[in-house]
Order: sequence, then structure tokens, then C-alpha cells
Amino acid sequence: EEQEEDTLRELRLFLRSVTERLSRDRRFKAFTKPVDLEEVPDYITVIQHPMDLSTILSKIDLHKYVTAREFVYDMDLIWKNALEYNPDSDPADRQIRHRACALKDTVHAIIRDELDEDFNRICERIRDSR
Ligand SMILES: CC(=O)c1nc(NC(=O)[C@H]2CNCCN2)sc1-c1cc(O)cc(O)c1
Repeated sequence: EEQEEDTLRELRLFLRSVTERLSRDRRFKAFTKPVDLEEVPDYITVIQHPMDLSTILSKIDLHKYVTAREFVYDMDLIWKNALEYNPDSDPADRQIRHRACALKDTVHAIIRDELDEDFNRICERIRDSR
């Protein structure tokens, strides 16, 4: 009903604010757009589920997320993919792994600090009812 739509609109506003904050952070530049599969043809052979911040922003606007949990699942894909694709000891791999870990820590800290537990429970109940 109307209250549910008001709740989901507020969730989208929060998720957009988080995603845009991350997209402005210089450390996360490599995560802002899909990996170019023409530039990196082996990427799709290693990573089954590519994800990036612009795709998450599009999914927010397509009303794909009814809970923060679904949003965090996609955010976790971004840094997990980067760790999987960059396992080597060379400096380029180490740098992107460090940035992937920073993304993980930043996302989880924002959700811990800024998502109200009761608001989250209301979203989870809407999700369960659908
Ligand atoms: C996002 C990601 O996982 C990524 N990984 C890379 N790894 C490497 O280049 C390592 C791989 N091992 C051998 C030495 N090179 S480059 C890169 C990337 C960076 C961007 O600025 C944009 C973009 O679309 C992708």
C-alpha cells in the first residue's frame, strides 16, 4: 500500500546517497563502471557475475532493491570480483586488492552507522510479504 511505497522510496534515497558517495571516492574509480570486456577479454571467463557502482545505481532506479541486504549483496560482488581477478603479488594486483578491501570496509561501516535497524526490519517484512 502507500506506506510501503513511501518506505521503499526512502530506501532508494538512502541507497542512492551511499552509491553516489562511493562513486566520488577516488580510491574506487576502477569500480565505477563495468569492466570493458573488449579491453579485458578474459575477465568474463574468470568472473561470472560482474558488478559495478553505475550498474547498482541503475538497479536502484529500476526498483530492483527492496532491502539493504540485496544492495549489499551487489556491493559485495564488486570487491569479491576484484579480489578473485587480482590474486597475484604484482603491485597492480595488490593496489586493486587494497582498494577492494577499502570498499568492503566502507560499505559495511556506512550500513552499520547509517541504516536504522527498525527501518531495515520494515523493508525486510515488505520483502517477505511479496
Ligand atoms: C576492476 C578490476 O578488477 C581491475 N583489475 C585489474 N587488474 C589488472 O590490471 C591486473 C590483473 N593481473 C595482472 C596485472 N594486471 S585492472 C581493473 C580495472 C581497472 C580500471 O581502472 C577499470 C576497469 O574497468 C578495470
